[in-house]
This record gives sequence, structure tokens and C-alpha cells, in this order.
Amino acid sequence: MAKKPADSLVIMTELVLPNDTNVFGNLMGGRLMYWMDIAAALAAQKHSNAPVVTASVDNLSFMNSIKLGNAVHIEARVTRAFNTSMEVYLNVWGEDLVAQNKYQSNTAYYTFVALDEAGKPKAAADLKPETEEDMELFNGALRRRQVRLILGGKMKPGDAKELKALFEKG
Ligand SMILES: CC(=O)SCCNC(=O)CCNC(=O)[C@H](O)C(C)(C)COP(=O)(O)OP(=O)(O)OC[C@H]1O[C@@H](n2cnc3c(N)ncnc32)[C@H](O)[C@@H]1OP(=O)(O)O
Repeated sequence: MAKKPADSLVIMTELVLPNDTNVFGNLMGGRLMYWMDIAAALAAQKHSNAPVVTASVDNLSFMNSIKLGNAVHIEARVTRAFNTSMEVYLNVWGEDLVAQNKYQSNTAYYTFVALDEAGKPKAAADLKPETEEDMELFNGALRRRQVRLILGGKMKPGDAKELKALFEKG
């Protein structure tokens, strides 16, 4: 049975403590990526009701550093399921609860593969987009998949029809 993006929604909140920071008192990127991986894996598991592994992470750019003592919020949801793999969209923002200020940290796409009892890739449920934003993420997911499979050496550029069509449109 098809699932909605909202069915896989995960919102994780962490407090940035001294052990999470670099010498400038900002959250370390590696610690943030670890939390993002957990939040995204939970979203993929909610969608597939199966154990999952991280297959790939798209390029990550950190827009604003998150300060010691601030909260970090990570929102994750599945944007599209292919066969055994699922794309998860993450939106990350920081919050200074004293100054009552929220700021964007980064966004990212992670790809997970659902596994069966033998640890082999297993089909995940289809995803049915509901809102306009869901639909936009769903449509873009096919092109993003083609980019990451080409970069990962798993697809020939000539087979990426949707990606090619995007460049031809100009
Ligand atoms: C080193 C680490 O700790 S990495 C972090 C933790 N992650 C892991 O340990 C995962 C290690 N990797 C694996 O187990 C395997 O490579 C898997 C499960 C990701 C893929 O297994 P494969 O034997 O390549 O399986 P297969 O070629 O059938 O692909 C399975 C799915 O993975 C997808 N996939 C494979 N490589 C990639 C990639 N680089 N990016 C995105 N999706 C990928 C395929 O497109 C396919 O999806 P689909 O069924 O929806 O079309």
C-alpha cells in the first residue's frame, strides 16, 4: 500500500553541548551529519517498515553554524521510493531559545536501501505525494537519483533521460 510523505516525518531536536563543538564553539559538521543520518534512517524505516542502510548522501553545504547552547532541529521525510531505495529530504535549523531566534543550517538528501532478513535489498512501499511541495520533491527525486547513480558509477549518462531533458529545456 502506498504511503504519504507525512507518514515518514521525523523531527529530531538536540541541544548543542561542549563535547559537540569545535574550537570556535560551533557544532561540528561530523556530529550534525551523524544526527542527520539517524533522523533520515528513522524516516526511511517508518516508510519501509524494514531495516535500512545509508546508500549515499548528496553534497552538503553548511549555511550558518549552530552555536553552543542552541538547539538543532532536524526534519526528515521520504520524498520518493524507487524500488528498494528511498530518497529522504532533510531540513536543518538552529534555534537560540533565549534570544528566540531561528536560523537555517542546511538541507540535504540522503538515500537509503531497505533490507530483508538476509540483508538483501527489499522493495519499499510506493510513495504518494499529497501537497504541492511533496509533488515538487517527488518529481525532482528522479533527476537527483540519476545524478547520484551516474556519480556513483551505477548508471550511464546516456540512460538518464529525465536529466538530459532538463538540460535540453535550458
Ligand atoms: C562504510 C559505511 O559505513 S557506509 C554507511 C552505512 N551504509 C552501509 O553500510 C551500506 C553499504 N552498502 C550496501 O550495503 C550496498 O552497497 C547497498 C545495499 C547500498 C546497495 O547494494 P547493491 O548490491 O549495490 O544493490 P543494487 O545494485 O541491487 O542496488 C540496490 C538499490 O541501491 C541503490 N543504490 C546503489 N548504490 C547507490 C548509490 N551510490 N546512491 C544511491 N542509490 C544507490 C540502487 O539504485 C538500488 O535502488 P532501487 O532498487 O530503488 O533501484
